[in-house]
Order: sequence, then C-alpha cells, then structure tokens
Amino acid sequence: MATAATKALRVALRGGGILSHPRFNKGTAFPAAERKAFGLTGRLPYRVNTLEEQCHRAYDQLCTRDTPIRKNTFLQSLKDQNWVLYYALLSRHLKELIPIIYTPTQADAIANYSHLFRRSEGMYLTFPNQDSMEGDFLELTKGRDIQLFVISDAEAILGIGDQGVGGIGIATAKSAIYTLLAGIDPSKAISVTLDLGTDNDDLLNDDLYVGWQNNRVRGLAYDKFVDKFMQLVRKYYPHSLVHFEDFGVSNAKRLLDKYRDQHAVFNDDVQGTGAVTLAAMMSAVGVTKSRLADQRFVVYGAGTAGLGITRQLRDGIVTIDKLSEADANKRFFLMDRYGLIKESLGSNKIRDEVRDFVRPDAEWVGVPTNAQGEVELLEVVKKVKPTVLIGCSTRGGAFTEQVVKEMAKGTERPIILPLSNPSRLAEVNPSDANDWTEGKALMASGSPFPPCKNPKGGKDYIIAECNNALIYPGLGYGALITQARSLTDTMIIAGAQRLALLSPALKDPDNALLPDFTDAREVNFEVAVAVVEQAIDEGSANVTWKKEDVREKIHADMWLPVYPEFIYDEAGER
Ligand SMILES: NC(=O)C1=CN([C@@H]2O[C@H](COP(=O)(O)OP(=O)(O)OC[C@H]3O[C@@H](n4cnc5c(N)ncnc54)[C@H](O)[C@@H]3O)[C@@H](O)[C@H]2O)C=CC1
Ligand SMILES: CC(=O)C(=O)O
Ligand SMILES: [Mg+2]
Repeated sequence: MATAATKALRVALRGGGILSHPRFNKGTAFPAAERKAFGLTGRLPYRVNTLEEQCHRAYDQLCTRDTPIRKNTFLQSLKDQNWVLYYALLSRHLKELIPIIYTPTQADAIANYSHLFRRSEGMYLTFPNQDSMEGDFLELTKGRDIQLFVISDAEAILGIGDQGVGGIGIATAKSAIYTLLAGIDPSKAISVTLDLGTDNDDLLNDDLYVGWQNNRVRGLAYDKFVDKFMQLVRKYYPHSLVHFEDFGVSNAKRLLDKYRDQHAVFNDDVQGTGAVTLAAMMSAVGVTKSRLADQRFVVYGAGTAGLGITRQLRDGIVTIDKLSEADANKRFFLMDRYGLIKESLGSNKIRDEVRDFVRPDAEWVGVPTNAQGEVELLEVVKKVKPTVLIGCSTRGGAFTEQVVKEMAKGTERPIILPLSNPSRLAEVNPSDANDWTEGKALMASGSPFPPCKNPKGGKDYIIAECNNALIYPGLGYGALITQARSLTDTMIIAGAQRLALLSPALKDPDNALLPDFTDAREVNFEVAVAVVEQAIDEGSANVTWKKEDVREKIHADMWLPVYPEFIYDEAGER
C-alpha cells in the first residue's frame, strides 16, 4: 500500500546539509545515484547498507550501553541523526525499547536534562522572550505542515514533579510515541516547552540549569502567555491538534475546558489516562462477570490523572450502564493528601473540580481518623469494601500489605491498578499484591512490571501496562486525520471501547487486562479507526469519507520508517 514515506521526495539540501538533517539523513544507506546527486560520494564510506543492516549495527551498539539511561542517551543521539533509522530500530524492538525512551527511563533523563544536554530539540518558548513569541514560533514552523503540537509547561512531569525546561523531554517522548505507534509524520509534529520558570529548588540552585532560572509565573501572566501561544496555533494551524502533557493540577483541566470549544485540544493526563483506565476496567468487569456500575471505586490521589480517570469511569457508567450521573458519582471514594475527600475538609482542601465526588460526613461518623482528623486508606477500605483500588498519588508503596489484604477480604477478585509512574512510585509492586491476595488480584500498572507467579501453579499472570500511551496516539491521530474541531467525549469513549475489545482477558480470564505493548501499533490503529468512525457518525469530522473507507484512508496517511527515494531539486524541501 502506498504511504507518505514511500513517495519520492524532492529535497534541496546537499552535502553536509543533508547528512546533518535527521529528517533526510540516510547515512550509509544513501544509494550510489543519490550520493552523486547530493554531493555525498566523498563524504561516505563506499559500502551501501540496507536499513536492516543499519538497524542491526545500531542495535549492537545500543547493547554495549550497560544502563537504561545510557541506552536512552544513545537513542536520543540516534534520533538527532536519522529519524528513519531511529523509528525503524524502535519498531523492531518495541517492547524492549519503549521503556527506554518513555517511562520509566525518560523520567531520569528529564530529571538530569541540564546535565545530559547535548542538543536542543523542539520549540522553547520562554517567559522573558514572550515579545518575540510569534517570530520564534514562525521560525520553527515556517513552511511546515504542522498537524500536531505536543506541549508541556513541565509542572507535573510523570510523578517527579516540576522539572522546568527539562519538560521538553516529556513532549518529545510523547511525540515520538505518536510517530511510533500511530504513524504521525515526525516532520508534521512539534514538541513545545512553555518555560514559565520552575519552583524546583534543585533546579533554581543548579549552575548548569539551562532554562529560565526564576520562580514559576502564575495567575494572569501565566494565562496570557499560554493564550498567546494558543492564538498563534489557531491563526497559523487551525486544523492542528494540541496535546497538553504534564501540566500542574491547577491548570490541566482548566486549560482543557478553556480551549476545547475553540480548537482541537487533548489533555493526555486527564483524557488519555481516563480512556485507557476505562478500557482496563471494562476488561476487568468482563472477568468478574459484573458491570462497571456494580463497582465501588477508591481512587487514591485525586489530582489530574485521578480526577480524569474518575470522570471517565463515571461517564462510562452513565453511557454503558445507563445510570444517572448522580447515582454514578456515588460509586466513587476519592482520597488525596488529606485522606478521604469528605465535606468537612472545607473548600481550601477540596478543589472545585472534585465537588461531584465529595462524600457526606454523615456517612463517616464513628470511623477512626488520624491525629489530624483525616480518614486514611485502611479505614476507607474497611468501610467501603472497594472492588477497585486505583493509585495515582505518586506515593510509592501506599497500598500496603494490610490495605491489600483488607481489600481482599471484601471482594473475590480485587481490581488493583497502581498507575503512578515511574516504576519506583507505583503504589504497590504487583508481585507483592499478587502474593498478598494469593493470586486473586486483577492488576494493571502505569509502568512495565514483570509477570507474577501463580501461587497455585499454572501460568504466570501478566501485568498489563495501563498507560495512556496504549491509547492516546490512536485518539489523537483519529482526531487530527479527520480535522475534527474537537476530540469529543464520545470519540474518546469509542476509542476506549475498541481498546477493551482487544483485551486478551476477553478470551481468557486468566490473561492480561489490556493488550501487550508489542501490539501497541495495531491497537492504536484500531483506536484511530474507532475515533474516526465515531467522528463521522456524529458529524464532527471535517472530511467526507465513508465509514467503509476509514481503514484504507488511515493506512495511506501513515508515516512509516522506510527511506523514500530522493530527487535533488533546488525548490524542494529543506
Ligand atoms: N499510567 C498512566 O497512564 C498515567 C499515570 N500518571 C501518574 O499518576 C501520578 C499522578 O499524576 P498527576 O495526576 O498528573 O499528578 P498530580 O500532581 O495532579 O496528582 C497527584 C495527586 O496525588 C495527591 N497526593 C500526593 N501525596 C499523596 C498521598 N500521600 N496520599 C494521597 N494523595 C496524595 C496530590 O495531592 C495530588 O492531588 C504520577 O505518578 C503520574 O506519572 C499520570 C498520567 C497517566
Ligand atoms: C503516562 C503519563 O502521562 C504520566 O505518567 O504522566
Ligand atoms: Mg503525563
């Protein structure tokens, strides 16, 4: 099937210019005729390699790097040199290398960004330079058909908090996953860091810090800066998708709500995490032969992801099981750093967005509290007897043996999702939860974990990775390929339902709750198909495709890591 990547490309760069451009560089794979046409014959060793041979060599080189962070640095450098080779290598070792370029290893790369820094990547929009924002924006986007902006202000990176300018590393990682798993052409995507300072003291005191060494700008000045960027996107790229990543809890949902009627925007931590968790949960209730609406959910960590998950599950219950919103809300018990979120915590401890899920005090009379009058997790578990326990608190180990065993007393198959990233922040190590529940727990985690031994013999239990990367590339791609004005809630639910249908547990209840990352490309393709079909059905698509043609259309548009033929042309791309 013809793809964008296999069409001949007219290129205007020659010599060192083409060799140092990662989009066009083929290294030793430049064929003899192109070496001649582009002035490369004397710049390359004689032998012409195939892409397969280059992958082989690059993988051997990678294997000499003995730690995940060294492998991460090697792959970053490969990406700086040659996109096709980088993505071809990753595609051939998907499951092994995603954890190197994404969670958990990318968290370490981001935390050490200023010390590991070699080369810039993406767009750096910095508060003191705001007057030149339009010029800086145009400098990087001029002549490019940008379809996707992946942006972060880096206030809440994965679970490691405020990382200042290092946040560019999550935008570039998420963008690479879009290319790898959904086939978005990397030349049509741009990663952006909005550097509005940092409140991370380590960075503020680090002589090598490369960002703006100033406390974070907040309030009106922050909003104006973000808005200036959003208006540039709307003006120059009205059909693009803007993906928000790892914004702080006071901004994530607020910005999503502010812009979602103006432009196609997507907040991955709110919507992507909500969607993948809904899919995992649909799969789990399939195993327990119950409904979403039958569950009692304890969500530990009511921040951006926790609330995104809660709302998505609530909407799932309303849409799928037909409960009223008010009844569905009652299925949730949210917890945060002040324990259970109940009325008497007062408005300074309860964010407005959480209001729908605040528990009445009357329900908790007589339940033991700690010295601060807070109801802690163990007491919540004792009283609620949850069937589902979800962690997105960044508090590693919070699901203790006592908590997990208590939960297992109240339900036959406890559903436990420690979703905090990176791995060291998971609320429980799945292998421990497996032992404490004698293999009864149904689990999925935010970062990859090895399979768990079945205490009664039989096959190992595979811990599905409930990470938004299993779904956001398909959701985002579906929205941008249809040029939809917005990624609607119904498009997201359609994607989650399609993902749930691909769950291995559907066929075998002892199998994983979600598909393996080895299959993440096929999975995201299916998610994109579901999103596009839904967009067509509900009239939000800006294309006139018939539903039966959707697969073909998506296939034809996907960028694949193969070398296209190049034709030298002074008026070509550069
Ligand atoms: N698996 C996945 O796909 C995703 C996982 N995450 C992970 O979820 C975690 C949270 O991310 P965000 O929601 O973006 O951060 P956030 O900062 O918005 O939320 C964290 C919440 O946990 C609360 N918290 C902190 N300490 C606590 C404690 N001791 N007990 C209870 N609650 C506590 C905080 O007050 C805050 O409300 C991170 O580790 C992140 O990596 C986030 C998005 C997607
Ligand atoms: C996976 C992700 O988006 C996060 O941990 O923030
Ligand atoms: Mg995130």
